Amino acid sequence: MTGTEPLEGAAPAVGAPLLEATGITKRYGRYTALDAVDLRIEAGRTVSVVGESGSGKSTLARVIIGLERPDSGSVRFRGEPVRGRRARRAFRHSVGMVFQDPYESIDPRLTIGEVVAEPLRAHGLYRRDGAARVRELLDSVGMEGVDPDAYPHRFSGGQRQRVCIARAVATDPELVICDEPTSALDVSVQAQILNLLLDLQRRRGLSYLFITHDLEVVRRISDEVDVLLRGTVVERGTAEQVTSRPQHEYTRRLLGAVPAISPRQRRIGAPLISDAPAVPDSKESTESKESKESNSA
Ligand SMILES: Nc1ncnc2c1ncn2[C@@H]1O[C@H](COP(=O)(O)OP(=O)(O)OP(=O)(O)O)[C@@H](O)[C@H]1O
Repeated sequence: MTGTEPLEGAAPAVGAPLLEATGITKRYGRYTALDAVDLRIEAGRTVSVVGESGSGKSTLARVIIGLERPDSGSVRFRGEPVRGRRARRAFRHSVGMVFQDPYESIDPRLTIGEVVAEPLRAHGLYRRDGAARVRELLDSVGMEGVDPDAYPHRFSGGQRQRVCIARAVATDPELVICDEPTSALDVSVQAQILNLLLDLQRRRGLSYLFITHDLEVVRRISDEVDVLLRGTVVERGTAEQVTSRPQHEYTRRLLGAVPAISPRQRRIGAPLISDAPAVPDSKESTESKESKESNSA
């Protein structure tokens, strides 16, 4: 984990976290989905928000990225309030998002190159070297040798998620919000995608806000964890504290739902970062084979 390593580029204001959400409350009619939630992410760190279905995790992600307005509360990025059109636009430029379902989150009428180019175009960054930038982005997510003019239907779920990750980092964001990025994927592919995210974090100094219900994913990827129950944070701590010595009954229950794995399996599963390039997943198309060849070359 990149942890305390310094980041390249300008640092956030001294002492300020990269992202700070304070007192976020969101109601749908009479239902309170989020009740005065605070969240803080230091630069280069991964904060996971865990909770069972309906606890408000996705709502929190949507509010933070600005897809929904909170009833109250505020978001600060690099110490500055994310308020007003200009600040919001600048914020969107600095924050990428990866969604759960790589089938739904890609427009099937666009080529994968166009998908990755979308945020570049939206922020006026698609210039003469745009095609080369797209190539570089695809390469950086283990899609070497893959034709950018191919359409998404030719790719497996894991490969589409790689395309979504390339899109999420296209504008060189400092923060990427990942909303259950592995839960729609085959188990065999999940570890590869987590590996890729960790690898990108190491290479780019990214911070992650990781939304998940999967405590095993939390153990592997997070520095800090916030446990959400019916819109309220009931426990907060390091990944080690929360997963090894949970204080709240609800967290213990969530942990109880994690299938027991042996120490040997855990050793096999970790570390997630290997020096080998990510290998495309098993549901291969022609592109994935090409990619595999170039990976193993
Ligand atoms: N647009 C909406 N209109 C009405 N209620 C909503 C809306 N979005 C979310 N909710 C409600 O808010 C609560 C929190 O939903 P949210 O999707 O944030 O939970 P979650 O923890 O992400 O769960 P899941 O993992 O199932 O997505 C749920 O009870 C949900 O029904």
